[in-house]
Amino acid sequence: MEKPGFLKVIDDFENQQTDKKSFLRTLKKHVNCYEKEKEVLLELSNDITKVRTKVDLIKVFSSGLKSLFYFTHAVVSLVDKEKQTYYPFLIDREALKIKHRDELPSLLASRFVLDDPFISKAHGSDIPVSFLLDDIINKPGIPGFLKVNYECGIKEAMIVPLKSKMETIGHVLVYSDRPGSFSDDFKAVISMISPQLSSAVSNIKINEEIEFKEWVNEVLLDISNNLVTVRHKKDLLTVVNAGLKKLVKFTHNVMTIVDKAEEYYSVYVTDPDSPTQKFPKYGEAVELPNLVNDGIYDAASDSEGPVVLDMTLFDLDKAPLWFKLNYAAGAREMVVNILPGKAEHKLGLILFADKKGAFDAAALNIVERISSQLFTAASNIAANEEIANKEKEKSFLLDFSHDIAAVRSKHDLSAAVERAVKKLSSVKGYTVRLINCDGATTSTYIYDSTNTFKDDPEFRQMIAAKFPIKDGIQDKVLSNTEPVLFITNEEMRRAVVPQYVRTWSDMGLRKMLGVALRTGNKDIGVLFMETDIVNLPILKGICAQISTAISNVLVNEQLITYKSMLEVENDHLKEQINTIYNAAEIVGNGPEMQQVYHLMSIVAKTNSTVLLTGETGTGKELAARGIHKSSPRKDKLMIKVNCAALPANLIESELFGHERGAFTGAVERRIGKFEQAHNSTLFLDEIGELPLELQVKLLRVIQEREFERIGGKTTIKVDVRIIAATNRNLEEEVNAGRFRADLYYRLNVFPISLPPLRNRIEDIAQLANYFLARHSKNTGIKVTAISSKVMQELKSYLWPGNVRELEHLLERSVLLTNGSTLREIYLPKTRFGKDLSVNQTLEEIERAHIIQTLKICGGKIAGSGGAADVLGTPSTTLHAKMKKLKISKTDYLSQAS
Ligand SMILES: Nc1ncnc2c1ncn2[C@@H]1O[C@H](COP(=O)(O)OP(=O)(O)OP(=O)(O)O)[C@@H](O)[C@H]1O
Repeated sequence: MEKPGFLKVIDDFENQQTDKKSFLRTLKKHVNCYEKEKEVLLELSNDITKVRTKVDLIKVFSSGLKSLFYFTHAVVSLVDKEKQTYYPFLIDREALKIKHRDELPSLLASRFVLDDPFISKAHGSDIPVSFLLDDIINKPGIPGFLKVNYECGIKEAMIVPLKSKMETIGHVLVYSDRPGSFSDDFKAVISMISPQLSSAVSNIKINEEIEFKEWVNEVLLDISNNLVTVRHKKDLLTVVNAGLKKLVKFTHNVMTIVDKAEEYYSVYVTDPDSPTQKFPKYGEAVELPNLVNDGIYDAASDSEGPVVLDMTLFDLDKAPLWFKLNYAAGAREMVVNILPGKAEHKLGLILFADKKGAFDAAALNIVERISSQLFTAASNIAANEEIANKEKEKSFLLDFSHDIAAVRSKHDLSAAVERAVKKLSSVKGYTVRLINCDGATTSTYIYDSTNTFKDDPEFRQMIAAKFPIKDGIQDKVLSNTEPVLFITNEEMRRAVVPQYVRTWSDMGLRKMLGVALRTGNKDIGVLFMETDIVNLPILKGICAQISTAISNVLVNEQLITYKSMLEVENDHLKEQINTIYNAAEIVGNGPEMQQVYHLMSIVAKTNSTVLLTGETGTGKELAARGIHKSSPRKDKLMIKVNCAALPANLIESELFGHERGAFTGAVERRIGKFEQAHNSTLFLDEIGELPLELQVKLLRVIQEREFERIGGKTTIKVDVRIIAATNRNLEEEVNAGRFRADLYYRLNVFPISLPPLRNRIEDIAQLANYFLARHSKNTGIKVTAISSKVMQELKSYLWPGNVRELEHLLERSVLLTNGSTLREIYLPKTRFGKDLSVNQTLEEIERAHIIQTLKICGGKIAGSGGAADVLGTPSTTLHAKMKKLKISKTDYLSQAS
């Protein structure tokens, strides 16, 4: 190192290179100079030790030193904790040569590596080191700021290391636009003040840190005070962010909450300034719960305290929607802080930044502190909300229970549920599915009739279908006491997706809450609703009441069915009473009737099917009732169906019943006669009139004793004894193809033929007296005897209407009679204009009747309107009859009128 100036002067004098006079003059000058330097230095040292702020230090440093040496500006840089980098700490901005350069802000915010050939060299030295920039500017590893300074005219730079406790804490970089500015004197002087400079910088740094901490505390305190005033959770982030943005560099944030089962997390509060709001899927992202173990949330929740996540490292395709939207909005780094706590109170705070490295240790510390304030505030708000909600819940459930109490029918129930649902604005759609009698499937009971897709064929199909309980969804709900949340997209990934889940997906129902419906311990069904309700008490209250209402409605419906069955039975009972009155006895003791009674007594005790044949009015129904009354089934009502009385399409439902909605007009379920006749007798009157298609169905019931209601799936088994009756010749009907042979054989197990009255003349007197007495009693007209003339007329008549005709004739005659004896009787005239009388043989009557019919039909025998058609006999039979009775064309064609 070069010697200071005055020592050189002394050396020169000693070496007799200067005379004494000039030596003294020069020495004096140097001493003066030295004195001044000493003075300035002392002053500088004093001033430096008093400095508290950066501005003061730079002022003292620049003005003091600049009075002794020339330089343009100086920058104090400090080494980072990790001792790998340094950063500009103190700058004399006014003197800064590069102050107009665009690079300045980024240079001031940068960290520079220590390990370069210039700075590291100076840090390793005990004395200042200087460079001529011309010599080094093109060397590799030159820091950017030196280049910029060089471009702005800086020629030389001096690096003065700053040390504290033997460690280099930073350096002063002094710049000059004049080469050779940094003389030995300058270096010596600056070396002398560098310890004071170091301690001043350290003090300033400590002061700054203390001040920063105080400021942070102040901001946090402000936030905390403001949080106390927040009443609604939606305002939480607005209040927090106003302060937090001063402390941490983040673009936006969000709060999360975990569900009770700790399976899903969802948005708790959104940032009103979130840039993701511009995306169409924002609403979906806010609403949609996400699986806790999605690789992102669990990465944060597994560690204690805030965690910084580099968003660029995650697979965007697999990431949840909220993550994708934030990434699309420019977020690249996030800090997640999940606070430990009970589920449903486990809140999380996520901060986003648009560049990596935004969240340093200080930021994390602040996030941690703000999180705890935020969660305390959120808990308080939740507690307040809970109190308010409890009140609301109470009045809501009270209203609902009033509504439900008035429910009598399914329709009332849907209306009550819909009213409740409208009040809970978050419910977007619901379906109640009830467990069917089979215990293995469910069917829709009620559903949201206000939904927009109610007429969609797919939806209608879902509503109409039965679904097995064990489908991984319904059974999950039924095995839980708490509501179960289903995310439609997740459920769509199952190996077997239930049809209704596909419908949810197609209808855009993103998440469904399933709640078990129970009465006592008995599962009765499942309620599905698309809702945000996390208010479990309300949900449970609603479900409990719906369950009770459903049970009541079902019981009520059953009562209505029983009531209508009772009404039907009652009608039959009345009918029965009338008939019993009529059938107190079957009158007639002639041999023909004796034979009938004999057969009746044999068959009555058995379960055999009986076929009663005979002309109209011969007493077939009377005989049927007689058999039933003498059978072991007598304590139950005999059920009667008149196969000729109903149109073909109604007989089926009359016989087998139908389910509600089985066909248009089937508004209620109907119990058919077969079911009504269970354990009793079914009397199928006029069986010959049964349409062919129903004959097959009847055959099946007779054979198997089981059937299904129309529109029903369940097979109903019955124990019914069948008695059929007809006035047709079934054998002929079978031959003509109008009656199934197999059914005929099934019915004709035990045939009983009721004789026509004209074949039992011996019974006429008894029957006539019986009817006379009955009608006279009924009408109060006392007619007690029948004249022998009348009796003779009665016996001579052929009685085409059989006993019924006799009964009606007597009824009419009693009304027209004066006196106690019936002296006049008004027998009907025949179509041929003369009385039918016993003076003609049966063959003669038959021949005359056929000829007359042929005449009326213009001689046409077969086909529509032909004589065979009119006479109700096959044309082949008529031809045979005509041949037998010797009827020729001349008999009917010549006299045709
Ligand atoms: N033997 C009888 N004794 C008393 N009344 C009788 C007798 N036979 C028939 N009747 C009466 O005649 C009427 C007709 O009888 P029923 O209805 O049993 O005849 P049916 O053969 O079933 O007639 P249809 O074939 O027209 O249905 C009834 O009022 C019944 O009480």
